Formats: sequence, structure tokens, C-alpha cells
Amino acid sequence: MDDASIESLILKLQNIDAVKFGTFKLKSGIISPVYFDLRVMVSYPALMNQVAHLLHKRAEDAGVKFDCVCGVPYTALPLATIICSTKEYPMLLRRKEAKDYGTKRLIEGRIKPGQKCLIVEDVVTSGSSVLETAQVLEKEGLKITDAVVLMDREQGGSSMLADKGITLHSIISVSKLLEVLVKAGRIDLAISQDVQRFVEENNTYKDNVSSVAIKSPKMLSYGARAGLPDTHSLASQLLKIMEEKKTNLCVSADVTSSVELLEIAVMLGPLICVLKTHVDILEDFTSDVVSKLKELAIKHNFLIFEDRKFADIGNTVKHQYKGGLYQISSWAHIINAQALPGPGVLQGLCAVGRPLGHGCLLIAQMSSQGSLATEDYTQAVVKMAEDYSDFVFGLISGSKISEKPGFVHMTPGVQMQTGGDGLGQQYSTPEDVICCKGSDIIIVGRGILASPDRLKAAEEYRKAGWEAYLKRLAGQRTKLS
Ligand SMILES: O=c1ccn([C@@H]2O[C@H](COP(=O)(O)O)[C@@H](O)[C@H]2O)c(=O)[nH]1
Repeated sequence: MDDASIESLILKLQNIDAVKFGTFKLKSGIISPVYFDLRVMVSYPALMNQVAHLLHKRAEDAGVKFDCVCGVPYTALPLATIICSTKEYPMLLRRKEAKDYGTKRLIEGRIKPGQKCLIVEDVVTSGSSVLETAQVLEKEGLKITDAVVLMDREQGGSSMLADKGITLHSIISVSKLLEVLVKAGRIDLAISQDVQRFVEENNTYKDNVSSVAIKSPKMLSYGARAGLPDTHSLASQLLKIMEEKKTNLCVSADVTSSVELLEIAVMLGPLICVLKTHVDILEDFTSDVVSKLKELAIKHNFLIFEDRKFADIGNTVKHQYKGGLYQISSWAHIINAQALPGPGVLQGLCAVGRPLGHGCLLIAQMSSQGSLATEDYTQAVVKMAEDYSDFVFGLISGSKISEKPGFVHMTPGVQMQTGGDGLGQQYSTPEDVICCKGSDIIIVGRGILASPDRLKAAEEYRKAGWEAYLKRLAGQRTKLS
């Protein structure tokens, strides 16, 4: 879905008064500076068709496979109807209340238990309406794994649904809406900031997230954390790079050709703090490539992170890190490891990496749907990381989960819009990851690599990640004063 069609859709929605700014009392009693009334769309058939087409395309682009479609009552019902009639999917109709006569069914239509049903919604705030619909459908034996929505208010709905096994794919996020309206001169910056603050302060899920997540990240800048006495020297170097280059972006260079890998490093080097590699997917690896990568890392001041995910006994990982075809320890500043084997994995890696001044990130959580990392596991990983902080300098996680201010949290599964890739990957936005969840670095792969203009896309992610960090710092200052 290209930026131009999203921008034109946003402007059309504002033209028909589906987006309003002012003072609105919500159903919950909360006063909101923004209100979405997408019901008005029913009076604009061309727009209805366009939105229905985009919702279907969003699911298709994400590789979602489904057998039938169900809209959340009421505004999404006509949208689901258009999708079903134009693309010829069977539709299921959810009633809000069962009739007290006749069949008393909550779902109308032919139900085929075991089939996958795609849920369609107009606006998601907490995600509770999507979840309610999913639960009614599941009671009838249908499988619900994905939902598409026109507007994600970014107030925790996608995280809540992800925890329930439902990936939310949105067309427009509130951040995107504000960005477009400010750029078009339709609203001023003060209104945009007011809405952003409201969204951040009224996250319906932030207070309920995993008890492992640290709820109020300490108010220290990257630069200040770099200077703390017990910050690992590599973390300190990284935090300084971030502060100096104003970037918390790590690009995941998941490409199979060495030429392309080096092109990415040349082009995006100035915008990133870390370049992440999967060296074993290169079809033409030579030691010359990593030598050139090292030179580029010095030239553009970034660190190299080989995402090898070591996960064996100490003796084996020692050899895997130091030797073999790739000799990872000779060029990667950062590596990562699974904690599953126990501390031996770190002892083996540390024996090789520590004398070289390298560091390791322990994987506490994964971004993929159905990950087996439970809260207890994650907590045990945090403890192991802190116990080995002479080599481990941070964590791979979805949010800030360690209180240690010198620790760096890096989060994969980031794109401008929430959703998934059809193979289990789940995406959160830079704003959510950095500002709401308190992580430090966004790891972005296809969000940048799949763009026809990688430089422009990387700059957009750098900007979004950095602004989310500044907002986090500013928000904390406001709360303290
Ligand atoms: O939990 C994890 C751990 C690692 N990854 C890696 O990050 C990138 C993500 O790529 P996208 O194209 O942005 O989805 C990829 O290299 C993964 O191996 C992860 O996604 N989740």
C-alpha cells in the first residue's frame, strides 16, 4: 500500500468529518481531543468501496489466508459486505444481541467449523470489540488469527489482541493520520502534540502488559546512560553513537548477496546505530565482505550485530563464534544467544568475545506469534543477563524488561503499521516500542528493505524512532514537574 493512497484516504476522511478535533466525551467518560466517526462513510459509496478494497489488500499483502469474513457490528458490516461481494468470500453476520425467538443465533450465515474467519473493523482502541466478535465466532468452531482495521488509535488494542493470538493489520495509525494532516496544513502542530499525548497517556493495555515489563522506564537519556559506571563498554559506545547520530535505528540487512549487503551499509550507514546481519544467508560469503563491512562501520560509526542466536553448550558455541567459515568473532561487535542451554552458553561465548571487547544480547522474548517464552522464562533470562553483565550488555525483547540503566533493549518486529507477515512475524510501531514500551532500539528489516526507496524509508524509521525517544523523555519530565 503506497504512501500516496494512504495520504489521500486520510484527507478524504477529514473532508467528510469522519475525523474531528476538539473536546469529546467518550463512552468511557474520558475527554478526548480527537473523535473518529466512521459511520458517516456509509453516505459516500466511492469511499466505502475504496476502504473495503484497502482492507482486503492489507490482509492480502500480509499473506493472511482466510475462508470467510465477519464484520464487527455495526460500522464494519457494510465494509465486510463489500469485501465479500466483490471478492466472493462467504460472509458471517454477527448479531449484537441474540433474538429471543426463532433460532436465537448470534451468528447468521453458514458456519463451517474449522474454517478461518477474517475479522473486519473500522476503529480499534482497546481491541475489546474485535476480541468479543472473535470469541463469539470461536464458540462456533471458527478459527480467528487475524483482523483488519481501518484506523488503529494506537492505544494498546494491537498488543492486547496479539496476546490473545490475533494479529491486527491496520491501514491508518493515529500517528500517520496526524503526520499527514500537519503536513497538509489541516491541523497545527499543537493539536497534533495534544492528540499524541492523549494517545500515550490513555494506553488501555500499557498498565496490563506482562508483569515482567518495567512500567516506568527511568528518565535517563542515552548519553547519560553511556556514562554510568557499571555500563558495559560496548553499551557505552553504542549509547554514545545513538546520542551523537540521533538514531536508535538498527537495520536488519537480511539479503543474500554480498554486494547488496555492502550497498545497504554504504547507503544507510549514516542513519543507523547498528547494522544487523544474518551472515549464513549470504550465497557468496567471503572474508573480504566482512573486512569491507568493518571499514564501513568505522567510516559511518555504527556497530555490527550478527544475529546468530547461539543456542548450544559452551564448548560448541565457542567454536561456532570463533571458527568455521564465518569467524564471527573477528568482525561482529555484537552477537546474541538463547538462554535455553543455561549459563554455559554465555561462558563459552564470553571466553572468546570478552577479550576482544565484544558484547552479547540475551534473547528474552521473540516477536513471533506463539513464542514459547513465558513470563517466568523471560524473568529468568533477565536474571541470567544481569548475572553475566561483564559480557551481556542488553536484551532482545518487546519492551524494557530490566531495571539496569546501562542495559540496552533491542526490539525486532517493527514496521510503521501493526500487522504481521503471514509467517508468524508480528509488527509493532516505532512509537509503541520506544515510547510506550520503553525499549531503546528498533530493529527494522523489510519495513526498509522492501521499500523502492530504501534511503527514504530508513530516514522515516530513524525519525520515527528518535521522535518516540524524545517524546518518552519529554513525557517523563512532564510527569515529574
Ligand atoms: O524475535 C525476533 C528475533 C529476531 N528477529 C530478526 O529480526 C529481523 C526482523 O525482520 P523484519 O523484516 O523486520 O520482519 C529478522 O532478521 C529476524 O530474524 C525477529 O524478527 N524476531
